Amino acid sequence: MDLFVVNRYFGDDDKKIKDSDEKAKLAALLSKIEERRKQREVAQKSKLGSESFDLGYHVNEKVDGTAPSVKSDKDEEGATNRKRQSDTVSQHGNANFENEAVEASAAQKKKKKKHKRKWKEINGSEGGEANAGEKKEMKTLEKIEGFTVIGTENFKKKQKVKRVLPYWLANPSIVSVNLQQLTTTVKDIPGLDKNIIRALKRNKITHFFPVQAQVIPWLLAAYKRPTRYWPHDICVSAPTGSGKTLAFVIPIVQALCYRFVQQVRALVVLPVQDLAVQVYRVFLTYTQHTDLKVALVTGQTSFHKEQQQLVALSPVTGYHSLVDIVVTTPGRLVDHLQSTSGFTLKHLRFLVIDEADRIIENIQNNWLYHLYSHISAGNAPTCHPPALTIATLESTSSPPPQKLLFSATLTQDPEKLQQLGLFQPKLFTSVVGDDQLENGDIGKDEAVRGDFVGKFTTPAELSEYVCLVTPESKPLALYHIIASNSWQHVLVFVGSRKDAHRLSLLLSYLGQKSFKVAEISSSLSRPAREKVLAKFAAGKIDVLVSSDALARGMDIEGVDYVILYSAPKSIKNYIHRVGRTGRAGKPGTSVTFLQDSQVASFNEMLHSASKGDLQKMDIQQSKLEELEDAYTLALEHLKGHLEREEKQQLKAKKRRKKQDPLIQKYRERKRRFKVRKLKKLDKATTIG
Ligand SMILES: Nc1ncnc2c1ncn2[C@@H]1O[C@H](COP(=O)(O)OP(=O)(O)OP(=O)(O)O)[C@@H](O)[C@H]1O
Repeated sequence: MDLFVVNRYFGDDDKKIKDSDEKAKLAALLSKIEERRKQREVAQKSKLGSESFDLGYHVNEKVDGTAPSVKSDKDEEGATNRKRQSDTVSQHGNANFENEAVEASAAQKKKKKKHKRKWKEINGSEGGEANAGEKKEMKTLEKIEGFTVIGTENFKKKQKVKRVLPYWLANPSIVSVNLQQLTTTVKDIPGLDKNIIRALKRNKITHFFPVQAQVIPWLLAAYKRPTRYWPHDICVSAPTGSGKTLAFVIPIVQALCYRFVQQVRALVVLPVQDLAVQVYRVFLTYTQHTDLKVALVTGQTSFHKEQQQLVALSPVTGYHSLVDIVVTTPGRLVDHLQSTSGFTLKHLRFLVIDEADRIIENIQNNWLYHLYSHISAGNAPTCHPPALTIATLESTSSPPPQKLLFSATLTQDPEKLQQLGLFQPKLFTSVVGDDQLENGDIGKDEAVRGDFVGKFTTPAELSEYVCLVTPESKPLALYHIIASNSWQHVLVFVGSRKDAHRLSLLLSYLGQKSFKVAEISSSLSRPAREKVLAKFAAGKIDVLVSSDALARGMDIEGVDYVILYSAPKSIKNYIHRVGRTGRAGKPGTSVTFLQDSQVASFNEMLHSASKGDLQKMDIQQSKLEELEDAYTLALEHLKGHLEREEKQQLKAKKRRKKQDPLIQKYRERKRRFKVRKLKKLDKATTIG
């Protein structure tokens, strides 16, 4: 405090006082202090008033100038704090502070006036006539003026930024989804080999589906061009069951059927064994009367057998390929690339990645890296054609394989596709319900460009429903829908193998008289799965309960109804599951079971893929109540069945243990050890 007194500066007047006598000096000083105190008080009062108005604390002062209304505790606290602050200021007695306070109060008054003026402009009347709503508005105005709320003062709704896509993604060729009015006959595509045409006829294919009509001629034309022009890679995104498999099988068989030397020229990669088998069979059908050899390399047979199928060693020429087309899964491919001597992909012309989005999302064993490094000795994945010089024109080296990506839910995320090192790719995609975009290349309309990105289409022939259920009524609802409508060829999707087993048992106990039920999942061996599928196709099984093993890509004959007993995990999962019906232009129906709590997220999921809400399928509660007794009985049967199964499994486990050579060896050792110990004991006692 002394410091302040000593250092205080009182201006020139004080110098004169210094010379007069002590008392006068003190009186002058006191009067000056008093005067300043008064000034401060006035300044503080006005400052407090305007401050609290700005903060919206407690001055509910009416616009007409009447007394302020009741203050809250918080208000009092605020005022006390400010009083404390003002006391500190007065204690310090700093003249600058006082001046600032006066200036601040003047500024606040000015602001208030400005607000009043603004208010008048808004209302065209004096503040005194303002009603409660108007007063509130004015208060808000002042609040905003007093305190700048970041982001609100000059807030303008920002314009949505349009995604800037690479040219090839923004300018795709649109593939029609109309499988009813086919315009391209088999003979319309020139130059198809007579064996291929015959095979098509045998399979009752007279017209090509839209995706085939666009992709087949495009690929054939690209193949005919001189090798120095590297072919564009392609991405094809078309609905489930729209015939994507033939869209790559036909051009590959056509392109390779006149080859001279046998080399692996086409490699088809699929995410799982079952899909690989399916595609392998299609290749077998269309290469039947040609010299082309196709190999299935998925680990179904022993590794050694697969090696023998792929390459042979001749004492004169060394290793040579025994196949032209290899259908494989990523893991098995890497095994052969690393361990099969003589297996080379140096002559590869086509690299097909079916269900490409799944493969991209789940890159197993880093297979792409191994594949690319095998093809071009470590230069891939990004590849560019060499500059056109006389040397390159004369060079006979072959271009890198043309990459063909297919899926019903192909990712159109440039970053993900980048991993594949696509060369000047071309996109073929379908858009449902956008007539202006169907057929031919997309228009020049900026608004519609890129609108299809991330949107997936379902077949036009598919009728989609949702059915609201509770967890308790689910099995009954399922039984009721199938039995009351006499549905056959029904595929039911559940979340796991265990669920597939239990639900199939429960359904078979419930529907003993009305329909036949079976299950299919990865817990069955592949031959067993094939058997079940054959029975289902022949109509010997009415309801097939499946885990997601069959959800993607499987072309199961004759599925008329798909029921999603467990809610889909993602939009892709939904598209692939419901896509097991409504294939190849045939009608199909899907029903998705949802609980109340799942509806919002399900609809959101559909909207994310630009699909609208689905129609509801209602079930009368009274109908389900009628089935209660049968349900209770079926549950008892199920319980008994599962208990019996458990016992059998335990027995089998014990039997396996008994027969296990390792365990037998261990037991034998233990027995010998015991015998030896007993013998020793025996010896010791006889000596003793
Ligand atoms: N041009 C055609 N005319 C008649 N049927 C066809 C034609 N092309 C394909 N099909 C049949 O359509 C069915 C579906 O074909 P495919 O399995 O190739 O569909 P997809 O588009 O690959 O479906 P997913 O996306 O589910 O794998 C197959 O049974 C196939 O034999």
